[in-house]
Amino acid sequence: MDSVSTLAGTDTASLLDDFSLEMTGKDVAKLEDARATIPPGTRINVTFLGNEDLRMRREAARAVKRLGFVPVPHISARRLTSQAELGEFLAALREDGTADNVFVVGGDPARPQGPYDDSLAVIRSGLLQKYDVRSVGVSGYPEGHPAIAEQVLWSVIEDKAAVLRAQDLPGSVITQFGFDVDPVLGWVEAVRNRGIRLPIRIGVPGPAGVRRLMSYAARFGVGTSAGIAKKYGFSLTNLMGTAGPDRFIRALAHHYDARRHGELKLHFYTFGGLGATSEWIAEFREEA
Ligand SMILES: NC(=O)C1=CN([C@@H]2O[C@H](COP(=O)(O)OP(=O)(O)OC[C@H]3O[C@@H](n4cnc5c(N)ncnc54)[C@H](O)[C@@H]3O)[C@@H](O)[C@H]2O)C=CC1
Ligand SMILES: Nc1nc(=O)c2c([nH]1)NC[C@@H]1CN(c3ccc(C(=O)N[C@@H](CCC(=O)O)C(=O)O)cc3)CN21
Repeated sequence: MDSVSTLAGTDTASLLDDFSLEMTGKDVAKLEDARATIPPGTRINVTFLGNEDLRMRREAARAVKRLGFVPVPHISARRLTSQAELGEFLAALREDGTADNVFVVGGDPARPQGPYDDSLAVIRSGLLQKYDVRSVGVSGYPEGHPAIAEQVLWSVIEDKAAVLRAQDLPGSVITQFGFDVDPVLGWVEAVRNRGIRLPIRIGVPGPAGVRRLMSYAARFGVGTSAGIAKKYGFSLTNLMGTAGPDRFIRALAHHYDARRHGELKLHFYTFGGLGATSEWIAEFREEA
């Protein structure tokens, strides 16, 4: 199927406008160092890792705000041990002025550690509004998810769009990172064909060593093959190499058709390389 229309395509620079970044609770010093290379007002997501605690996540969101960016703290439904823990986290965020925008994910534990089975349970709890959350991000999986059936993924994304709309909460989607634009654009079209109009941020990895990229890809069920690697710009036989998403982003811009794909922006997963990613983006945008 050739999905490329002659009218499609945008310039790479516009696709990069208002990109977002991701950091962990351990990355505060890196954010301070990278501050000058990141445009003021950039949205910076703070991941909810199992090896960090409320205090670290809270401090990271505060730092994002203090440095002039827009914090997007993550809430991981299955990692929450009680309703009180969710309330406590949201109360802390509200007190710090960092609760406006959150991203709600399921969480990797195979069994929920508390009352929330999935992100919809958190969204439906009513606690987000209670603590003045004003917009909610949810996840999307262009290549599927290793532990969740395709059919379930489609029904939950439809439910999320419907519930957020019913709650009058603006929503958006951030996709799992990937190395191949074809499934991404096919998936975006399928989302739009289901009548879901939420803005979508396409997840891309920042520049990183091939070994690290491969290990995260394996962990999260992201497809890699010799052919995909070649197209993206690295080789599976050279684990010492590094790779950035330049070709991926150019291909995405080339095929992007706002009429068919709706609103698309980029989200960079930094995987420990916040500084390297910010510098890479600044240079790439200058060249674009
Ligand atoms: N896309 C991303 O950037 C990130 C994704 N994740 C992980 O992706 C997974 C799904 O999260 P969401 O898309 O928000 O799903 P969700 O919370 O909307 O759940 C969708 C369905 O999958 C089931 N489910 C959720 N997590 C599961 C798991 N770990 N194992 C088995 N079944 C599960 C739920 O019970 C529900 O039926 C989670 O494992 C989450 O931690 C985590 C962090 C970031
Ligand atoms: N299914 C799924 N689960 C996830 O948890 C997940 C995804 N998908 N997709 C990508 C995001 C981003 N994720 C991550 C995971 C780890 C770090 C991280 O910085 N980890 C290390 C340090 C970096 C390193 O040395 O590689 C850490 O401090 O734990 C960042 C983002 C987790 N995410």
